Amino acid sequence: MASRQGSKSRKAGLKGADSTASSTTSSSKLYQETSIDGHSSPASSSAQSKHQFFSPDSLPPSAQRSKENVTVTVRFRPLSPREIRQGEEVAWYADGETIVRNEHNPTIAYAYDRVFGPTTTTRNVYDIAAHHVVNGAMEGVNGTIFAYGVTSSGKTHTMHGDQRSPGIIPLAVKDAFSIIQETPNREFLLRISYMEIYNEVFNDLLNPAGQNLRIREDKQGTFVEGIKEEVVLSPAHALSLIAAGEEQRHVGSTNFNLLSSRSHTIFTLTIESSPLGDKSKGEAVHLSQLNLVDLAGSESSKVETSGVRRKEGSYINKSLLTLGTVISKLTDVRASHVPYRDSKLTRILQSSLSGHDRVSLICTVTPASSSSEETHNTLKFAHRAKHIEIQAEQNKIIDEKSLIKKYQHEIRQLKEELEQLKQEIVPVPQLKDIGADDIVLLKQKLEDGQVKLQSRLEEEEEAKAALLSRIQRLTKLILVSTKNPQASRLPHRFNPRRRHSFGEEELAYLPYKRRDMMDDEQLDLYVSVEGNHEIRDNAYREEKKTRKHGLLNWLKPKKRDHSSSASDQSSVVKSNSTPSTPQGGGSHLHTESRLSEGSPLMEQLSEPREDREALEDSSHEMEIPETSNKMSDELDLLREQKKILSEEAALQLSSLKRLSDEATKSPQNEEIKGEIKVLNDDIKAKNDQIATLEKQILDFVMTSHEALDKSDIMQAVAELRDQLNEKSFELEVKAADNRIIQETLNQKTCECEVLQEEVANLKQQLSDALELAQVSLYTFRKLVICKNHAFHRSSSYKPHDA
Ligand SMILES: Nc1ncnc2c1ncn2[C@@H]1O[C@H](COP(=O)(O)OP(=O)(O)OP(=O)(O)O)[C@@H](O)[C@H]1O
Repeated sequence: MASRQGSKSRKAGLKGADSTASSTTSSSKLYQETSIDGHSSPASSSAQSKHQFFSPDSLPPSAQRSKENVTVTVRFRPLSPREIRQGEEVAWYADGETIVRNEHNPTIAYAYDRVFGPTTTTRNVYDIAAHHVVNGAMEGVNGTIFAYGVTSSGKTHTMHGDQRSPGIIPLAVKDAFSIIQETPNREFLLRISYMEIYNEVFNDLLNPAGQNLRIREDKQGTFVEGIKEEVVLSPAHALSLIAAGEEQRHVGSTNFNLLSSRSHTIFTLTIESSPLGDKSKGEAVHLSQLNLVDLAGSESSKVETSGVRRKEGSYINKSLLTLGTVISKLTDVRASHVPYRDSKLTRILQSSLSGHDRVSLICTVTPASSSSEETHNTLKFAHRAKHIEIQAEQNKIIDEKSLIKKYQHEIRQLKEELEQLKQEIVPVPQLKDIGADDIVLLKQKLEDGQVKLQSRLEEEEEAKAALLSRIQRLTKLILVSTKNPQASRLPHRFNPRRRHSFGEEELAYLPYKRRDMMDDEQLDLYVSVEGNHEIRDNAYREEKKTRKHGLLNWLKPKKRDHSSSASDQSSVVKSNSTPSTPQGGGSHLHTESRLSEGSPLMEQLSEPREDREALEDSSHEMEIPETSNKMSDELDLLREQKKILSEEAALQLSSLKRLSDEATKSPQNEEIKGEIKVLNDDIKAKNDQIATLEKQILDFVMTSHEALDKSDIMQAVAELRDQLNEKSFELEVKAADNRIIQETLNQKTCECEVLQEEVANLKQQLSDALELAQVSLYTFRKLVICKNHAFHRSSSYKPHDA
């Protein structure tokens, strides 16, 4: 399987408006250009669609194919403690919601769709810069979201985040499942791939064996050959795969960032959807890809690096340079050639860059004065990118090539087979309709047929179970909403907060806490072992591992997924098994060609369960069906056995009565007496069997009640756990807010200290000036006295004048 990056690439007609503006830094010009562009800001488009999910079929034609521009946003990170300590000043700042201004030269300013200040949360960034792209992808429009910026500016923080502040990728995954839940009239199939471009080489992060993969091109576009795709069943499942992939990513420490990404990563969510159930027959399937790209950060050539880091840095810089050139050419009407092929990054993203995807570019920057030049370059890059025009459209495929169609077709066929099989099973004759005279004959026949019937029944049961399990397995892969399609016509009261709520199970797959703006100790480590990257990398890798599964692990239930949040349960409708653990490579569920029958997940999925229709009727759909159905089957069997025995005993009793009458008439007849004895023994034996069966039935009922009680309790526990998760998540958010407030406070304290120093200086200058003034006054007085004396002396001949 190959991850395909969109369809045919096309350049004509996608050129941007005006490239001359990109090089100018004149404030007024930049302002005007960006503000009169007339492109709908992402804020507004997102605000429109945020609480409302259109079914793709209901989209107005214009919405299906309209011209738009790349959404460009800028996110400031706060000054790091190190930068504050080093006395760094703020060189660039967010002036309002759309403008970035230079502190030293306020005439230099740039306007974007949105500028996020240092205290903005990633959630907020997601709502403005990413939600509309994810929503579009769920409706069949390809989407790509990039994080671009220099090293340590906050790209990974924005794209991946951590448990306290989940990034765009986990938020998008969560949102995708919520959208499925909010779209009851369609069914979906989601699969993911995750790869990195390290030193211009493609590596598969979901498959450690998939190294140095080749990029291929066919008439549908470029794709990476042999990349692994995994069908995902829940947010936790997807996040666990990403977490496992993250372990494979090339990360290393640099002078700026202890956990610096040394590769570009592309996380792709492929979405297939079709109308629900039988309506899907002959209908086009929507197929789209959502690419979430975390670029490696460019590094200043002024920074001293050596060996591996230098090599990595030069590859990173080269590919980012090509990206910049591609964007420049795309916005330059005179350019005839766009050099997509100059780097792997631009080649694989050719389709997105050339205007087939809905694109959002999030540029991360630091306000620090030491990075002022690099920040300025990022701002110029962002400004250029704003001019790329895109014409994203809904992708529809009608043929049976789509995976979802293939599965739907197979499910339909299997159901038909199952129906046939059910009809072939011979109905049990009703003993009560049979006359007494036929009993002996029938009994003989029954005994003969019993063995045959038993083995045939067993065979048919096996075949039925196999069919059911296959239907179940395929049905699980297709995700549908639990909501009643009728209800979907009512306006949605959608709660965006709930959409982003992560359950404990999901949070456990996010890193515990990314290194936050290095503290003293870490800085010392940095400086002292400069040049010894390997040691630092290994130590940090270890620490990363321990942290990742830190705090929340004690709460984490073993294996099962039904404990995940309520929102999760609702969105992953038919899946009641935890798909995999993060490291459990073997437990991944692959797409059709790679479904491994022996994997633990496949085993879980292949357990016989009731099919979807039966599940839909069940109110305890997450846990009960398999066990409770098995139980009720066994109970029915016991009851049936008891019924047959009772009927037989009743028949024997009537025979006994008849024989007793005959025996009264001819008391000498020994044969009759013998028959009566046999019948009596038979009846006694049957009564004993009936009593045993009754006891078994009673025991069974008791046990099943206990089991149901247990499942009730488990459900209550799961609900409580969900509430706990919600609360702890809220706490985490509050803690994160507090931390930001604390950081702002620290910043303000620093500023205060500087101000106090300035005040002290001023005071000193004032007192110096006062002293000087006093001396001057004193001198002046002396001068006046001297002058007076001189005057007196000169006018002594006229004393009366004095
Ligand atoms: N908006 C933010 N708020 C708080 N901390 C942030 C923010 N952005 C980044 N950070 C912190 O800054 C540091 C560097 O961020 P990050 O690793 O995301 O940078 P990066 O751009 O991905 O770097 P590289 O290109 O080297 O991988 C991290 O400690 C991160 O937690």
